Amino acid sequence: MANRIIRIATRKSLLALWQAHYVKERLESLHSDVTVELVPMTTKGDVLLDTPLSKIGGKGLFIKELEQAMLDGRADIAVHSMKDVPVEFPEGLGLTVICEREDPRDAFVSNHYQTLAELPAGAVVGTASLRRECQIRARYPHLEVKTLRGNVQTRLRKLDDGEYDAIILAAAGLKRLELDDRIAGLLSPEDSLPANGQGAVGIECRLDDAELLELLAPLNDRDTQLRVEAERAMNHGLQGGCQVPIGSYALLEGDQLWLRGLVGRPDGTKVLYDEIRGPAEQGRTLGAELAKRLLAAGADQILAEVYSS
Ligand SMILES: NCc1[nH]cc(CCC(=O)O)c1CC(=O)O
Repeated sequence: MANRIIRIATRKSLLALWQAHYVKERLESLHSDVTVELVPMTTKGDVLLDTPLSKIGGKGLFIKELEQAMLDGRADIAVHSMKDVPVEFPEGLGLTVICEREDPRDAFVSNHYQTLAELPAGAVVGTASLRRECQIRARYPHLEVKTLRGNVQTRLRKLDDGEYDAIILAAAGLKRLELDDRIAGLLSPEDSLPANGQGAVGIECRLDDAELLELLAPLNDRDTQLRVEAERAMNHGLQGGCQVPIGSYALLEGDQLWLRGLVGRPDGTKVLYDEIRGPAEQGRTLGAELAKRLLAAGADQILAEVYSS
C-alpha cells in the first residue's frame, strides 16, 4: 500500500503525548510507507481538573472527544493508558492492540520519606485513586489521605509545594516521562494491588478499517494482552466504575494465568481479596469467575453502599 497516513487523536498531557509518540515511532519504523501525524485535543476530563474524578462520571471523560474524532474521520486511532479505558466502546470502534506493558506497580514519591511505613501519624498522602486510598487506609489507618488531581507534573509540583508528605503515582507514567529519580520506592502488588491495565498502552480504532488493523497488529504484545484481558474481565464482572476501589492484577506462569483481585470500601474499613489460577487463554472466564467470587464474599454489599450514597 502506498504512503498511508495514520492520524492519532491524543490528549495534550505530556504522558498522553509520550504514548502517542511511542506508537508513532513504532509504526513508522515497522512500516516505511506509513506517516503518522498527531491530532492533539482537549477532553472534558482535562478541563474539569478540580472536581474529584469519582464525582464527574469517570473514565469516559478523557476519551469521548477522541472517539468522536475517529467516528468523524478526523483521526484514525487513539492511544490510551489501558487503565483509563472503559470496558465498552461506541459502535464501530474497538481496542484491537495492547502494547508491551511497562512496570505495573504504584510508586511511592516523597521528598522526605522512603516508604509508607516510615510516615508518622497524621502525615498526608496524596492520591486521586480510591483503589490506592482504600489500600493505604486499610494498612496505615494513622495516615491522612488527601485527594490529588492533575497530570503527573502538577501532582509532583503539589508534593514539592508541601501540600503532601508523600504521593502515590503509577511507576509507568514516571518512567515514561523520565522522572524515575522521583520514585522513592515501588509498592509491591501485596502492598498496593495495581489497577486493571496499569502500565499498558492500548490502541483504539475503527473496526472497519482492515488495512489499518493490519498495520497495527505487530504492535500487539500477546502476554500483556492476556493479562490485561483477564484484569478487565474481572472489573467488568464487578460492574464497578471508578467510584469503587478495585484492583486487579494478572501474571503469567508458563501457560497458566494467576489473577488477583481486590474490592474495598474507600475508607479501608473493609477490603476483600481473592485470587484464581487457570489456563492463560481463558483470562475472560477467570476474570468473570473471580468477580463472581468477590461479589459473593461481600463486594455486592460494597457496590450497593457506594452507589446508594
Ligand atoms: N489515571 C491517570 C493515569 N493514567 C495512566 C497513568 C500512567 C500509568 C499507566 O499507564 O498506567 C496515570 C497516572 C497515575 O496513575 O499515576
